[in-house]
Amino acid sequence: MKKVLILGSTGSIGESTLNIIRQFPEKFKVTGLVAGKNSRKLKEQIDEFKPEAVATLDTSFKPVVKTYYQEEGILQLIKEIEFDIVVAAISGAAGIVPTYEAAKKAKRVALANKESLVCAGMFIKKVAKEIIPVDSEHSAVFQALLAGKKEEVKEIILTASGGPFRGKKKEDLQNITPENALNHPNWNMGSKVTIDSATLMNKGLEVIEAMWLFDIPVKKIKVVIHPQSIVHSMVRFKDNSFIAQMGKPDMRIPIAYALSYPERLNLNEELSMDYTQINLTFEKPDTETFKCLNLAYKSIEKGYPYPIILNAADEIAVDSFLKREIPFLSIPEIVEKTMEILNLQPPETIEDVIRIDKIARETAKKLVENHAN
Ligand SMILES: NC(=O)C1=CN([C@@H]2O[C@H](COP(=O)(O)OP(=O)(O)OC[C@H]3O[C@@H](n4cnc5c(N)ncnc54)[C@H](OP(=O)(O)O)[C@@H]3O)[C@@H](O)[C@H]2O)C=CC1
Ligand SMILES: CC(=O)[C@@H](O)[C@H](O)COP(=O)(O)O
Ligand SMILES: [Mn+2]
Repeated sequence: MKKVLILGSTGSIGESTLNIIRQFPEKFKVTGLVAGKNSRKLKEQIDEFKPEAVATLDTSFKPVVKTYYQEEGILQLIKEIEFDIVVAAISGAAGIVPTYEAAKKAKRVALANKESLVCAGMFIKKVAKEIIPVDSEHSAVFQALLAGKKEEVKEIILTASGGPFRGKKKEDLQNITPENALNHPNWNMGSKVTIDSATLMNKGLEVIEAMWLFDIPVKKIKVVIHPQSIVHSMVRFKDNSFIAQMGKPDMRIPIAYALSYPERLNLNEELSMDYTQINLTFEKPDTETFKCLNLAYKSIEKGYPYPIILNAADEIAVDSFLKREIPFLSIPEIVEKTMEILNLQPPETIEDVIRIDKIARETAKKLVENHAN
């Protein structure tokens, strides 16, 4: 029986994780849940999964089990409860420190929060005993890599759906609303990652995430648009064999694998696909229209702390777009300008990461304000 702590239990990944755990009560026991502000959902989860303790950002939440409050409470809970696996699924940079602290204690980090590696890969990799990716592309690469040796890898090819605006040009994107951009063609996800899919920033962050997870230079990490999201990514080995992983676009499959690896769980047939009905297509990304992908490559070229700055500026820009303060096409502009303005030293500690993230947010916010006025 594995004890599981879920950071971000009330989100899309959190709920899919609980869906898997619900099916395998003999294998997994939830010992801790961490939520943001969705207290109604947290209460339902406590009633069903009966964790030892929970943490929440909602200070008005009435405790029904041991309850910790706010950011310090999340870290306190991580220190005090027992767990073997942490599912790191808080969205955004808010997940970095909880993931880092939980990684020190866990036997396994099932990692969804890509920002943790993008911003603090050098620190998290030092403390984590084992990181198994949850992100669908990285789960695919992880599985494909089992088919060869690391020295035999020629390239990693991450697939991207292309988002809701695939095939559109800049002139078509002038009046995009948050509702348009939140309409992902294949996946049901939280709003931040969904907007990032529409700008291709999600794939940019995933390139950096892959660099840390698989210890491979970014120049060997490529991106291809695959609108069906059936091939979740592939690895090309030196004999030019491409090993890919396929599956229905449903996060329960990579989540189950991250929880149970090296075993596979017996999941319902509903998660299979009728492969006679599938056509797989691949095309080049349009990096002229969708500038965020190259900004992510550029951040790695410039070196740390630029990936931290990229991520922080993107969080501010996406949030501002969702609040209708800036247009869709200003997201890459804000990110690019923030990267141009700031000249900071690489982080030496996790505290430095948080400090750099904060400075980049302040800079990006000023750019948004100037933009709005
Ligand atoms: N959804 C997906 O299919 C995929 C997601 N990912 C990654 O996984 C992570 C989570 O994504 P997703 O589940 O879609 O996001 P959601 O927005 O659906 O959920 C985010 C979760 O984090 C909680 N949360 C947000 N801010 C804080 C905070 N400051 N402190 C504590 N908890 C907080 C939310 O709580 P509440 O709702 O209670 O406020 C919620 O439980 C992201 O990093 C994303 O990039 C990666 C691959 C696929
Ligand atoms: C499900 C998952 O892993 C997401 O990160 C997904 O990749 C988003 O889709 P895009 O390919 O459109 O970015
Ligand atoms: Mn992904």
